[in-house]
Amino acid sequence: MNAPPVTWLYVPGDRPERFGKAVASGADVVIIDLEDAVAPVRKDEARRNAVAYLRARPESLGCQVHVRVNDPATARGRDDLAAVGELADAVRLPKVESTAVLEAVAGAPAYALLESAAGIVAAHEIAAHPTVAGVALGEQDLAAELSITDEQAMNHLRLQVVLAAAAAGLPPVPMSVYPDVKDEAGLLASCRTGRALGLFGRTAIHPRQIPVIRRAFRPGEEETARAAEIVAAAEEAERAGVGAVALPDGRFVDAPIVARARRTVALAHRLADPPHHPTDPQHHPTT
Ligand SMILES: CC(C)(COP(=O)(O)OP(=O)(O)OC[C@H]1O[C@@H](n2cnc3c(N)ncnc32)[C@H](O)[C@@H]1OP(=O)(O)O)[C@@H](O)C(=O)NCCC(=O)NCCSC(=O)C[C@H](O)C(=O)O
Ligand SMILES: [Mg+2]
Repeated sequence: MNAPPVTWLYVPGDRPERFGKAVASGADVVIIDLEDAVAPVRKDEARRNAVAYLRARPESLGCQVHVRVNDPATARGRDDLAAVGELADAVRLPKVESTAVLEAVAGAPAYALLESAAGIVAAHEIAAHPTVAGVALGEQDLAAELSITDEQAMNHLRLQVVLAAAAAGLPPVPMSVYPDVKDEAGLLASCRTGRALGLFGRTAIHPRQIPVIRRAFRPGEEETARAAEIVAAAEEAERAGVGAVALPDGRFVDAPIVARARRTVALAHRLADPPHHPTDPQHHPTT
């Protein structure tokens, strides 16, 4: 399996001069938004921008490009899907509340956004649908609908989606956006909370959030050293043909702990370097 993305960056579909900047941010996935970031009067133009960008993008862009379409239960959403479904690396479906809306989705892999009480309640069913390649929360919509003002309350909803994704064999769930683009400390703390809940990676709305998210999800030095120790002990035991693994301090570790340690070491290596900044021919810094 390919390593799951750590950083996802939204860019409004009606700001095509920002698409190249989004790619150059080093995000693993750039999401061109046709939904809530775009005013109704600019939605046709945003769709045209997305199509033009996707048609002209080079093969070696260095990141995936997804498109968040409008609600696929509406004519606009269906037209979005028809326009970008075959061009984007994946589509994101907003406000999914049941599997009914998924039946009509074909083409690119689909990520379902669970952003309402109904969506959270149906999370297991939605995550298990064959069309769905991943699920994520839309915490701004959820907080508005449920009048949630407290992160601990949101954590209950986050855990339900983490469970639904894992039970359906989907990739780990990335965190929803952190709306205050200037609050780096708050973003970092919130990412660490999410990481402890089993969420992995985060969706950003501004390029400056990308390095903060990478830092938050990078295993710490002590954690990495401990994981490397477990991996080394497991490899030593394998060479010696011994099943049980004991660490130098006498603690035994079993297969899931070794597997997790391997993931930690791989992630520490992956996030050690600064993000890749591809040169996008459609990026015109002066525009
Ligand atoms: C949040 C913003 C509106 C802020 O815009 P602005 O004030 O213009 O930003 P800056 O002046 O700080 O910009 C500095 C430079 O960075 C570039 N920039 C900014 N944002 C982006 C971006 N998203 N992608 C690419 N490049 C970006 C600017 O062009 C400046 O560049 P330069 O001129 O060269 O210095 C804005 O950041 C923004 O629009 N963000 C995305 C908003 C969005 O897409 N929202 C939808 C997703 S949110 C969501 O999904 C919620 C969910 O549904 C839920 O319910 O939870
Ligand atoms: Mg939303």
